[in-house]
Amino acid sequence: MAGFDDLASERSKAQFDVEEMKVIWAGSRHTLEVSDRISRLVANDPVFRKDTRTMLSRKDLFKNTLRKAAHAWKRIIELRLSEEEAAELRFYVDEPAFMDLHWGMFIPTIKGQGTEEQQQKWLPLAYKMKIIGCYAQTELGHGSNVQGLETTATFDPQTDEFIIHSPTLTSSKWWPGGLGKVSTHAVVYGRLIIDSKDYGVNGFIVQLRSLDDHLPLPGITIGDIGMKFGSGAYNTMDNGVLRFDHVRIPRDQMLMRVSQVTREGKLVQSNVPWQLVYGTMVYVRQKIVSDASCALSRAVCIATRYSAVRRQFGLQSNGIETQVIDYKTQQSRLFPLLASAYAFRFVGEWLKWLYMDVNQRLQASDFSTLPEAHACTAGLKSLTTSATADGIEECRKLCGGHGYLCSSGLPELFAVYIPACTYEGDNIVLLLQVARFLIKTVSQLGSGKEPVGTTVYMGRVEQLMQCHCAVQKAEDWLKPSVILEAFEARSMRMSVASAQNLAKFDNQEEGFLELSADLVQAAVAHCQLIVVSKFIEKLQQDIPGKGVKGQLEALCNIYALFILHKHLGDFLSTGCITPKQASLANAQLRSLYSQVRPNAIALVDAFNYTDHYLSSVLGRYDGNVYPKLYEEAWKDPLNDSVVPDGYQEYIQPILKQQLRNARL
Ligand SMILES: CC/C=C\C/C=C\C/C=C\C/C=C\CCCCC(=O)SCCNC(=O)CCNC(=O)[C@H](O)C(C)(C)COP(=O)(O)OP(=O)(O)OC[C@H]1O[C@@H](n2cnc3c(N)ncnc32)[C@H](O)[C@@H]1OP(=O)(O)O
Ligand SMILES: Cc1cc2nc3c(=O)[nH]c(=O)nc-3n(C[C@H](O)[C@H](O)[C@H](O)COP(=O)(O)OP(=O)(O)OC[C@H]3O[C@@H](n4cnc5c(N)ncnc54)[C@H](O)[C@@H]3O)c2cc1C
Repeated sequence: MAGFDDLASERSKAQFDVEEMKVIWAGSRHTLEVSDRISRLVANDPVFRKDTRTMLSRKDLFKNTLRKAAHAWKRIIELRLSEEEAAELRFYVDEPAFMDLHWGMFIPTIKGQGTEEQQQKWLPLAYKMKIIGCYAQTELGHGSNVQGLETTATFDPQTDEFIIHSPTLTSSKWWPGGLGKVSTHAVVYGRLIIDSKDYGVNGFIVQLRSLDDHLPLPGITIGDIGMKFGSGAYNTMDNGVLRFDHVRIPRDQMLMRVSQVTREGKLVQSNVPWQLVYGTMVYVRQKIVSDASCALSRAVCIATRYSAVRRQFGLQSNGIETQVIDYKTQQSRLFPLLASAYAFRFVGEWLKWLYMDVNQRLQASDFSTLPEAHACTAGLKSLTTSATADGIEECRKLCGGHGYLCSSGLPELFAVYIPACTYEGDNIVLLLQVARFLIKTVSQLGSGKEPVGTTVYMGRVEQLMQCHCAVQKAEDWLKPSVILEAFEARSMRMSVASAQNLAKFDNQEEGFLELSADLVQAAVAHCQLIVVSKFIEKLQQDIPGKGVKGQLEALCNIYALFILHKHLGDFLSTGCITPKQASLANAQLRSLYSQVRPNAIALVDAFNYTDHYLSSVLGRYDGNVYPKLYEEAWKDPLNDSVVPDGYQEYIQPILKQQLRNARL
C-alpha cells in the first residue's frame, strides 16, 4: 500500500548509519537514551493525549492543560526523575503552560539575580512547587523598551518595605505567561525609587495570590489577557494582566545580587555589571535557539515523510505517479529547511556552551564575555526563530491542501511557534542590539583592542575588505575555507559600510535610526556567518558512523549555499563573489540536493520523534497517511450527526423557499 511501501523503500536506500546520526542529533548517547525513554513514556500515557486539543473551548482547553501539568508533576515525583528527565518530560508533553515560566524564568531569575540568602529562602519553595512563579516584566505600554517600564517600587524607610504600584493604565503588567490564573508569585520588574530618586529597573519577588484560597492579595488586580492567535495553540497559557495598588513587600524581596538597598535606604552597587538585571533574557534566548531546531525539524520531518508518500503527475513505466519529493522544486524548498534544522541544532549546542562559559566566568567575577554573549544570544534568537517560523509555513505549503488540516499538525505548530519572533525580545529590536555591538567592534579596530570570540575575523579587516573569491568550478564551493571567506568578507564589508555611513552623521543616535534597516542586514550577515562557521567546526570533530560525516557535510554545504543564494544581492554588491561564481554555487546546490535525496527520510528519522510528539497524520512513521486522514475526518464533532444542528432553523427555510416567499 502507498505510504507503508514508500517509506520502507526510502529507509532501505539510506547511505549512512541512522542510529549514529541519532546520537549526533541528540548531542550524546546519554541524551539520546533519556529523550528516547521519556518521549515514549509520555506517548504511552493516555493523560498526555493531544488529539482533541483543537476542538476544546478555551475553558476546557485550559483545564485540560492544568490536568496534564498536575499529572506531569505527579509522574516526576513518583518516578523520581532527575532535573534533566523532568525537563524532557515537560518538553514532550508539548503544551505551553505555567510550568514553563516557573521552571524556565522564575527559578533562573532567582538563581541569577538573588543573593545567596535569597536563593536559600526561595529556591526550595519553588523547586518543591510550594509556590508557583512567573516573570512579570512587560507592561501594556512597554515591552521592548525595558528602561521605559513604569511600575514603581518605592522604598519606605519607616516600615522597611517597598511599595509596589502601577501608577498608570499603561503600567499594567501585560503578557506574562502563567500570571493570568495560576501563579502565586512573580518576579516583578519595576523602577526602584528611594527618597524620590529613580534608580532604574530592578526585580522584586511579589506574592500575588493567597496560598490558602488562591484569591488575589489586597491591592492586586489580576486576570487573563484573552484569546491569542489560532485555536488551541498558545491558548493553553494564561498570559496575564496585573495591577498593583500600593502593595507592600519586605525590603529583602528586592533581588539584590546586582545592587542592594540597606535598612537606611542607601543603594549599594555590587561589582557585577548592572546588565545582569537582564540576565534571565540571555538565558532564555539561548534556550529558544535550541528549541528552534526542535520546532523546525518537527515540521521538516512531517513535510519530508509526506513528500515521499504523496504522488502527483508523471506516470512512470510501472504505472505509478511521481513522488513529489522527486520534483526539483520540492527539493529546493525542503532540503534547505532540513539543512537549517541541523545547522540550528549545532549552533544551539555551541550557544549552550557559550552561555555556560559566561556563567562560570561571572561566578569568578570575569565579566569580559558578557557583551558577546548578549550579542550572540540576541542575534541567534532572532535569526533562528524568524527562519523557523517561515520554515514551518513553507512546510505547510509543501504538504499541499492536506497541510492546512489541523490533523497535519502544522497549523497548530505554526500558531504556537510564531510568537517566538516577538517574545523574549522582538527580532528586529534584538538585531539592532547586534548591530550596535558590530559597529562598536568596527570602531575599535586599529585601537589595539583585538576583536574576540565570534568577531575575531574582523581582526583581518584589511584582507577581508580586498579578498577575491577563488571559486572557478562548482566543486570549489565545497571547500569550507572558500565558504567561510565569502561569508566573513560579506559580513565584514557590510559592517564596515554601515560604520562608514554612520560616521557621516553628526549625531550618532540619529544616524543609527536613519540607517537601521541596513544595520539589521549587517547583523543578519554576521549571525549567518556564526551559524555556518559553527556547522563547519562541528564537522571538524570526530564523527563516527558509516556515512554520517558525509551527510552532515552535504547539509552544511546546502545551508551555506542556500543562504548565499537567498542573499545573493549582498554577496554581489559587496564584491565578495562574481555573477559567474553565483551561478556555480547554484549548480553545486542542485547537485547537493541529488546527493541528499536518497537519504532524506533517514535524515528525518534521525530526529527520533515519536508519532505522539509529531501529532501529524501526514508525518506518521509508518507513512499510512490516507486511511488515517480519512479516519480522522470522521472524528470531527460536525460529523457526530448526519444532519447538522441548525439545519431546521437556517438551511431548511432556504431550501423550502420560505424566506424568499416571505420577502415577496
Ligand atoms: C520560559 C521559557 C523557558 C525556556 C525557554 C525554552 C524554550 C522556549 C519555549 C517557549 C518559551 C516560552 C515562553 C516564552 C516566554 C517569553 C518571556 C518574555 O518575553 S519575558 C520579556 C522579554 N523582554 C524582552 O526581551 C525585552 C527586550 N528589550 C531588551 O532586552 C532591552 O530593553 C534592550 C532592547 C536590549 C535595550 O536595552 P537598554 O534600553 O538598556 O538599552 P541599550 O541598548 O543602551 O543597552 C545598554 C547596554 O546594555 C547591554 N545589554 C542590553 N541587554 C543586555 C543583556 N540582556 N545582557 C547583557 N547586556 C545587555 C547593551 O549591549 C548595552 O551595552 P553597551 O553598549 O552600553 O556596552
Ligand atoms: C506569547 C507571548 C508570551 C510572552 N510572555 C511574556 C512573559 O512571560 N513575561 C513578560 O514579561 N513578557 C512576555 N511577553 C512580552 C514580550 O516579551 C514582548 O511582547 C516583546 O518583548 C516585544 O515587545 P512589545 O510587545 O513591546 O513590542 P513593540 O516594541 O511594541 O514592537 C512593535 C513594533 O515596533 C518595532 N520596534 C520597537 N522598538 C523599535 C526600535 N527601537 N527600533 C525599530 N523598531 C522597533 C518592533 O520591531 C515591532 O515591529 C510575551 C509575549 C508574547 C507574545
